Amino acid sequence: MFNPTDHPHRRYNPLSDQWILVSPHRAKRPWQGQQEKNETEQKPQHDPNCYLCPRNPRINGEPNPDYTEPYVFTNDFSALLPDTPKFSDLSNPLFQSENVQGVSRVICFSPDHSKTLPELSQSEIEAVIRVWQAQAAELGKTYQWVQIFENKGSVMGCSNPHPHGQIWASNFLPDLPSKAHKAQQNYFAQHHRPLLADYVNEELRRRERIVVETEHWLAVVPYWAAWPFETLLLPKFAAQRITDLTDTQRSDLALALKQLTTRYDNLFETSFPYSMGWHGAPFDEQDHPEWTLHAHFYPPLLRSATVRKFMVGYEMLAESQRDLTAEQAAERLAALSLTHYKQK
Ligand SMILES: O=C1CCN([C@@H]2O[C@H](COP(=O)(O)O)[C@@H](O)[C@H]2O)C(=O)N1
Repeated sequence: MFNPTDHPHRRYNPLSDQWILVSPHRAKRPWQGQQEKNETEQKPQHDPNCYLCPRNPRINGEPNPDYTEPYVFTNDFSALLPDTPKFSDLSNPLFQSENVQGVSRVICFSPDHSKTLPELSQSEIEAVIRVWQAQAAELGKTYQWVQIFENKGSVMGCSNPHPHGQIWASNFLPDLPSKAHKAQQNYFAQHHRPLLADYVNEELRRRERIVVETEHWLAVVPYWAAWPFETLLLPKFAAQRITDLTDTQRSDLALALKQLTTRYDNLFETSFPYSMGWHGAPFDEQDHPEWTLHAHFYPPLLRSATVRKFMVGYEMLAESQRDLTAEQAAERLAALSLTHYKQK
């Protein structure tokens, strides 16, 4: 008799149109591979050498203001530039390229160098959300895609531990949002309801993968999760873009983010690394009833504060593969305290 917690099987991701291989029994294999460094040293509230701390000079010599609220500056090494000359060569189907225009900005979440998102107060997190909204509204006037994201932890290639995220706006729809756009358009054309609205309702009914639930928000390990403790943060209400939130929904989002990132840190009692980001309807002055605003959390840790998963080998050549099931990962996260382990 097939049993999904024992037998290998595949699951379909309807947002990215990909299949994931799930091999539950592999979680028990011995580990003699890479061990990551566990960042335990207590960081100072102000680091005189940090390029992101208030009053310090950035690499370009320009001093940061003595900011007390979230602070945004243009990346000194922007991946996108607003004035790139126009260029397009689509003549040969095997060698196609086009110029891009955009901006890259850095958002310092807090003046406090020692804090990460779960250690901020709910109102401090809400201040970050307000800046995300203001940046999206401003950049969305010029660019069709505004990618709000955060790389947390040196494991994620983060060059600086100061709590911060990034915002990259572009005049093109990047690859993954483009796939999510098509998936939601196709689903809506067929069912006349947003894909992720149906998904939220189903997850609330099945209650098998819930990690955090607040009045207006739901965080699950998605049925099709690839990363061991990957989560998807969804509204329980209709919202196409991060700029669509009411004050109550935004305040409750701050609570949901605090609870989710607290459970993440409590899993291995370490500052839990991840890349996270928001996907919402493109900024093209059109209504997109097919879209639902949502945030992806992609954390690499697998078994402990020092053992991470690598998406290599089979994942690069065939398809993503995971050991523990989404349900097992959700059960472990949901069982954790909502009090951060540093506050105990
Ligand atoms: O003085 C500085 C230091 C870092 N940065 C930028 O801050 C960003 C830090 O974010 P990450 O560590 O997540 O890459 C990085 O993209 C880097 O380019 C500046 O723009 N100026």
